[in-house]
Amino acid sequence: MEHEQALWLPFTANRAFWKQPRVISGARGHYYTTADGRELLDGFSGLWSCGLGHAHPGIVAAVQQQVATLDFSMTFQATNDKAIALAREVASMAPPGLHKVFFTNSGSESVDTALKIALAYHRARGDGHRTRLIGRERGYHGVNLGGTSVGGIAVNRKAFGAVLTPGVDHIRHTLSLPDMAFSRGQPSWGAHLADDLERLAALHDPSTIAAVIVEPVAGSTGILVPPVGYLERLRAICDQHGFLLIFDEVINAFGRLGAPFAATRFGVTPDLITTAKGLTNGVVPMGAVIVRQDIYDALMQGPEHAVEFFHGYTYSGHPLAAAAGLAALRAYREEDSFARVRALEPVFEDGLHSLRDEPNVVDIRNFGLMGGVELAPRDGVLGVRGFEVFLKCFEAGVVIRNGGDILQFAPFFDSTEDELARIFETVRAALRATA
Ligand SMILES: Cc1ncc(COP(=O)(O)O)c(CNc2cccc(C(=O)O)c2)c1O
Repeated sequence: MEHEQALWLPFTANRAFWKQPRVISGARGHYYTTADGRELLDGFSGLWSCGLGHAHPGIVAAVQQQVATLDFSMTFQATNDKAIALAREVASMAPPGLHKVFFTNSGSESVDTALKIALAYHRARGDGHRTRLIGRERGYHGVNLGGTSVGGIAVNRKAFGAVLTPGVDHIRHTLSLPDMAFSRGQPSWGAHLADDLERLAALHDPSTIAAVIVEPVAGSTGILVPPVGYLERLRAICDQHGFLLIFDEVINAFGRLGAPFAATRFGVTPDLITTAKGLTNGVVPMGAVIVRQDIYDALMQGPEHAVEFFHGYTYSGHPLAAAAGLAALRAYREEDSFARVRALEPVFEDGLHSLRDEPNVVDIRNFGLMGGVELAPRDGVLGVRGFEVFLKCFEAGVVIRNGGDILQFAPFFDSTEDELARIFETVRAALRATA
């Protein structure tokens, strides 16, 4: 058939894919069904996004109802009832003071929205010279130009050097091997690594820095867990110099860490939080930026008839996404998902660390239901072994993720111990087969 291979897949080895396509055609609960009829256990909750499982009945019903009632209505100068209700619910879950919610369509859009809010905030207060944005090495903040600029993963940046925002710098990342190797949860050592922000404050002068953005627990780069005390130190330095602190919680929020937010779990309150994924259980694309009330208030300037913040998306607060979000938050409450994650966390941790002595395992990192197993590259060529293990697991009926040579795990919030055991035994066999 003509154009059979028209699709260009994102973040994919496209040539290898089209030689051996992996096509999912159905999903229910914790399992995918492939186009050729195989059943696969999803060990990654979609892409960190579907903690409640696939085809969740409450979300399916809400989306079906909504699409037949109000499919879409204008979002500028007017909105819909579901967006108002979802914003109210998200604000009610958020850390103290973060009362305003700006909807987007993805994590990347949430990040770029948060960065623009930060710049606009300082400008509105007469601090327009605060234009520099600080990211962190190995950070992932999506693929729009702002997020790519503050991101700290070289392969995500190298092709785009010409358009990356020049006013960006990065603090060092928080992994120190072998000192921290095989830490279970937060490394006990490393709070002082946050002091690198003081180095950048001295280099650029604090008066030029608008905001710092970090993933509390970094995901894409291979699960980097903040050392004990690190986030508190970052918060204190930002307070001292007037930097806004942005937690990018696209992965962390809505249960992945056994709490509404990483901010809740760690007891550190940022000034803005970016989210997506679990907000709607991945069913309808949506993101949200949760903002401290006085940041919003500072932007509410000018004549009453005038737009205060020239930013937003056609689908900001889309009714279908908002209906999915309301159903997802309801399910988190009704199924006590966050407590279930906390109860599952030690079982997940033990299973993950049971791989410690398998071939080529050089580190294991975990927090909440985020897990990473770092492998030694094959013959020094990055990513080959990780991809081989992913393929072996896929062929054995288990879907995990490999970011380069780091295997990533994100089980469902209601995973059974048997499912976890199957995942880890499948990985164990794949590690031995690719030794
Ligand atoms: C912290 C963070 N910020 C922004 C984004 C971008 O979100 P969107 O993709 O919706 O624009 C993300 C997304 N993170 C993400 C997406 C897909 C795969 C993986 C992986 O770790 O394999 C991670 C993320 O993890």
